Amino acid sequence: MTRLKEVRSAPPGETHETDAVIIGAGPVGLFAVFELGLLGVRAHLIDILDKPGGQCVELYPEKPILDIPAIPVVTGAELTERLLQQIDPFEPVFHLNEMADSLERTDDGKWRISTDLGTTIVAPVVVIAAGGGSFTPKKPPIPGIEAFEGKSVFYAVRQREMFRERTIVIAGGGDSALDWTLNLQPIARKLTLVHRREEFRAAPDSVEKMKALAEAGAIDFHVAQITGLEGKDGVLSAVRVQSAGRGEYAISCENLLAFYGLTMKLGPIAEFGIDLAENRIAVDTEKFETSTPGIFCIGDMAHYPGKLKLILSGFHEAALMAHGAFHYVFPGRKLKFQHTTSAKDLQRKVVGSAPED
Ligand SMILES: Cc1cc2nc3c(=O)[nH]c(=O)nc-3n(C[C@H](O)[C@H](O)[C@H](O)COP(=O)(O)OP(=O)(O)OC[C@H]3O[C@@H](n4cnc5c(N)ncnc54)[C@H](O)[C@@H]3O)c2cc1C
Repeated sequence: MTRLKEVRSAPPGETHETDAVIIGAGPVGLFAVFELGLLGVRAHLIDILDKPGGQCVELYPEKPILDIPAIPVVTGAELTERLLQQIDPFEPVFHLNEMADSLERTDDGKWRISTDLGTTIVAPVVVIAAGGGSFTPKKPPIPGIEAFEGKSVFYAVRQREMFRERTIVIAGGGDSALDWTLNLQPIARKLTLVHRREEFRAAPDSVEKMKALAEAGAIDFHVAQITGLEGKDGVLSAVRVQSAGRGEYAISCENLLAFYGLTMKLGPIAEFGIDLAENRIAVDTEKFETSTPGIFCIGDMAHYPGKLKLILSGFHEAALMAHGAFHYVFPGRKLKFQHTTSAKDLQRKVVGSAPED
């Protein structure tokens, strides 16, 4: 199972003011915190996912990555862990489980980003590091499922406490289905995992833990396919399943959590009024600024001639973006280029002392 360092999170619904809002906490958004931080620019990050790491953690946490300079091999989860460690001295604030869904100009020329959970962040700089866009759940092909969505049927867990003392069916065989089975089991009244076959596409450690819970009777595990839902007015009473051995039968439940994978869509960013190119955001290649002053775009979401969708390219873009962003945060101040050797505070935090100490 992916284990990621605890991050400094802010509860939803609050209003904040900072120097830069980064939309997307994938590898490139995370490294942007470092490059901005070196120049004294503070950052908040927003991500729709419940953890940082973007594609590295959501799509391939255990796959080896071989093209990060000076690290011959690192998994997606390990790279994320190292990035979190690297940016920690800059104390970034995370708004996880939230989707940045609107952008507007404030009266004093800053930007106001709002999320679907009512958080508002005002800053002179916005950095879009939204990768391929927002991860959107693939819906299971169950007739009439729309009537239950948002009330009884969910495709992500936004607030774990919502499921305390509930009777839950979790459907799916990947990391999300297994992680949430393990995570919700202690607080659920009853939890049943339904997967169409015995084999899983999840971390072996999670599969073993789930099987141990099933053997101990702490959860039920059914090899079956969900074929229908029972209930009224969006309130679920059971899921109907079909299994090779038992035929069709019903499993009583109040909630269905279906984890059938994710697709990526541009999402609300398409409505921000910024110039797009080939369904991504057009940027210059000097500062990676968009058609709108003060709004930058880096990583997979950025479009320019010759762009390579690689983590390495996103890191380079983050460094140049930070130099452009500096002038919006500190208007009129001269930016003196320096290596990390000159970043005394960072050195004290990371290595314990700086040259003149
Ligand atoms: C299977 C696979 C293997 C790969 N292997 C390699 C490799 O070996 N080496 C390599 O360099 N690259 C590899 N890549 C590509 C690499 O993963 C991407 O280039 C990299 O993840 C891009 O980083 P990013 O931060 O720009 O975007 P992402 O990693 O996509 O992160 C973007 C984040 O933005 C969030 N987001 C989007 N819209 C919003 C919104 N409106 N509000 C809030 N949050 C939002 C998303 O939830 C996501 O977490 C691989 C990709 C895949 C799919």
